[in-house]
Amino acid sequence: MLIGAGIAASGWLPSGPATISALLTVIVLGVPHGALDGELARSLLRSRFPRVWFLIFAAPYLALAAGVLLAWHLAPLPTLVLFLIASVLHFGTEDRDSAGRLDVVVHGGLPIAMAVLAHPGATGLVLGTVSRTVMVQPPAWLWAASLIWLACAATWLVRRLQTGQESRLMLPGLLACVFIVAPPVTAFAIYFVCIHAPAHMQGLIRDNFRAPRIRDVRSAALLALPVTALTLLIGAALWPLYHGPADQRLLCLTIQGLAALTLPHMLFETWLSRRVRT
Ligand SMILES: CC1=C(/C=C/C(C)=C/C=C/C(C)=C/C=O)C(C)(C)CCC1
Ligand SMILES: [Fe+2]
Repeated sequence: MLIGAGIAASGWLPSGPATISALLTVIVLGVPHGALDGELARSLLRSRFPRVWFLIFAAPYLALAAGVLLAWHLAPLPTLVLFLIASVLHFGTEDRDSAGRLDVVVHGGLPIAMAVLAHPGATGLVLGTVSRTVMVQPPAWLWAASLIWLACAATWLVRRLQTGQESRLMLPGLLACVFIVAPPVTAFAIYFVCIHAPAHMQGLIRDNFRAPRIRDVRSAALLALPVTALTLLIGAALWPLYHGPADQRLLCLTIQGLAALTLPHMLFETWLSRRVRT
């Protein structure tokens, strides 16, 4: 709550500092949920490879991330399309309330589609900065996808009401309001830090098999610390490659970096869940 209020308050600062504080929140409080992949890899690999388990985990992970950063550079728009699709899947499947395909699309698509529909100009500028293209509006394909999302959300809403599941409307409803009221980067930071990252951490806290050492929020935060620090160091090393005013530079680096980490993060997750099932 406190974090949410803090980030929301930052929305009233002029846009540069507001963007920077929202992005710093994403980095400091959001990145650790991905860094816990290191802990999952540790429990999986350390008994067999006591000395080199981290290298075996980190080398392909970082190579994939580097590939995504290169893709942003070589083909920004296709990379943006793939990143947004991957984000919908990642956000949607991480949400515990997602049972069917419609749930995944509605929950996962909410942060992106609501930003587009509620603040098209600002979202266009953000996506233009991230893809280093000129965008005063979201591109036509994103408008179309967001309107399709709206139709899906309406269908989903009616189904929930018909089946008497009003309580499941609360969180998405509240989140939609956040995206209407707050500027897109601020709203995204609130979603990422208050909903997405905690859902992921809760999942790992409950999972005694894959993450036996992650028992509560405190142990999760502590175990995430080394890989988070490493990620921030790599991010800082990449800073000189980005140009422009500080807020746009940080925006570009943070979102491109998130995309770069999301690909190995999702592949690792998929691979782990396949492994457990077989
Ligand atoms: C930056 C930004 C957007 C997109 C962010 C995305 C898509 C982030 C994905 C992060 C992931 C998948 C992290 C994994 O844990 C919006 C909402 C379009 C609107 C404006 C700000
Ligand atoms: Fe995530």
